[in-house]
Amino acid sequence: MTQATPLQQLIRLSGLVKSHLRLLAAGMICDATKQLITIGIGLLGVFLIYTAKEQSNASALLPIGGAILILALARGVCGYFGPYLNHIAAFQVLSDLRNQLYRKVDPLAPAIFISRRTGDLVSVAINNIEILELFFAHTLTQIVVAVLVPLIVLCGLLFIHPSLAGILLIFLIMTALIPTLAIRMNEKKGDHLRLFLANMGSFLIDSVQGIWEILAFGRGKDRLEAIIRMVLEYRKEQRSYVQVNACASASYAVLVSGGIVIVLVAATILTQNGEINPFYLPITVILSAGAFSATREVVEVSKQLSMTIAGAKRFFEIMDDIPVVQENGSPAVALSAVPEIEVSNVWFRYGESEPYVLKGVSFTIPSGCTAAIVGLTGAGKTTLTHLLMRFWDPEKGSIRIDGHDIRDLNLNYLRNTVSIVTQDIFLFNTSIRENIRVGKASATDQEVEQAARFARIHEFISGLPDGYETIVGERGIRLSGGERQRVAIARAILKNSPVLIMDEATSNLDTGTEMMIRDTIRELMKGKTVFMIAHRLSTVVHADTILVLNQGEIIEQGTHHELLQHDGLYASLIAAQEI
Ligand SMILES: Nc1ncnc2c1ncn2[C@@H]1O[C@H](COP(=O)(O)OP(=O)(O)OP(=O)(O)O)[C@@H](O)[C@H]1O
Repeated sequence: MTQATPLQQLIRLSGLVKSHLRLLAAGMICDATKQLITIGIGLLGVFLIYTAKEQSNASALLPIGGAILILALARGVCGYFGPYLNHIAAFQVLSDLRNQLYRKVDPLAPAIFISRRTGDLVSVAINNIEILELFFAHTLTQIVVAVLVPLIVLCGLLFIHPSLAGILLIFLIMTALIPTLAIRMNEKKGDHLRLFLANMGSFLIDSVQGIWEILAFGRGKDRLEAIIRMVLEYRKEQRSYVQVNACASASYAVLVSGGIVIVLVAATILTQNGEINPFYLPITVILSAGAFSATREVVEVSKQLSMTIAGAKRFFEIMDDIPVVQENGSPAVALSAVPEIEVSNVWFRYGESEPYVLKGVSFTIPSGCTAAIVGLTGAGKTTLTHLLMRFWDPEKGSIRIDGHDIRDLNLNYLRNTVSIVTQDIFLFNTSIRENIRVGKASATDQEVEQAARFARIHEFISGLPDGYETIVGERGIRLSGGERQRVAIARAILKNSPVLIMDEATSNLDTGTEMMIRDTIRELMKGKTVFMIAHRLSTVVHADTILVLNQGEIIEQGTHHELLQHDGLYASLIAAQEI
């Protein structure tokens, strides 16, 4: 879809309003009626002047004056409802688009973040969708009005004299070219500006998220200068964009006044030649002005249309993105309460041009057993957990739970079957209670507190002035690493799923706390099939089987004692940690 022309993008955008057509049609009728009433008031004004000239009796003017007053009121009503209905419809479309986008990001994540920055996605969700308001509220129905009203006017002029209609038609066609030219001339610029804005947003988000590092390394001044440079460059880019827009405005002004004057001159000549009644002279002016007035909003908005198209393009790019993991699973498959996991000849890399991270990995974790995976940093341990959760799929080989290929399971069901406690848990900027409740949305307050007790964090939370209602701050800044990790453990306790992944689950705990919650973790692991990753090898010695992963390959496998006897990489890692 990235290759689509502006017209194709606009047609695709128009397709998004299907379920709001009634509102838009009502808005369009109000807008068109308002334009026609304006012309009607002008015509009645002409009639009023002629009547005043011909009749000495003022009461003859009253019905015309009354009609003008009623039309003026009706114009006000249409002037209210037109924009109101168009905006209501537009905002409904925008909220649909945001919902569609959020729904789409879910299956695209986390792979999407390899190619896109968070700021980029935020920019699409906020700025790029917001700018589409211009199209839905100010362009779509106005295009219809800009065609319909001039057509009616042309019929009126045709009735007065065909040549007047011909002249106006030429000017209207030239006016219609302005939006097309403005879009064409600004197309690349619009893309560029949208991208620039997204990059600037990403840079700002990066700067805010990395504020600790920026302060710690004294890079605040550099960052500020970079931001100022970006803002200046953006201003420069905007200037050339605005130049095209100014040309469009100027051309429109020339065409409108030129069109009206030439129609008037032609009408005057026709009057002098006796081909039309002089009564029609002011009417031709009112009709021509009315026709141009109906096109004004489209021409005005068209100056921004290239930005709108660029926004649409970026939105559609995400909507057309194909998730790396496809949902094929049937919800009918039911796994046992304590499933077996079988990883069979798994090959995986993060991209076609990337090296393999896992190379023919095979192992089985029998039902209710614990497999620990150890290895040097970057060996591919976390990647294995990603495959187990189906954040990615293996390129070759398979992962089976209870004999079912996980690609055949319903994604939600699979992810509900697996709990994960990771080394870098994400906490939402809400209360501790809600953060624990992430493990089970329907958990009662008692269940949340019970889980916190098991995770040895209840006492700490109760000691806080706001207890469980304490807001943890952005990314849980209010809590220490160890406290965050215990919240993660509480979540997993609450989720209580049959498969448990512990990825450095106790790495942030001091030895004292780790000892304290060791029993809890054992309790948590009981009756579950567990996959455990640990650098601190003291935590894996009791595992039923230990897998040693080296550069994506399993090079040793056995119990702690077996591996010590084998005297390979595991034994050397143990020796290194005992030093
Ligand atoms: N999203 C990603 N995109 C591209 N490469 C990635 C991605 N995630 C990890 N990698 C690469 O895959 C390799 C394995 O990473 P992984 O995180 O699985 O290792 P690990 O054994 O868990 O390391 P550690 O013990 O340091 O956590 C690394 O070389 C890493 O650079």
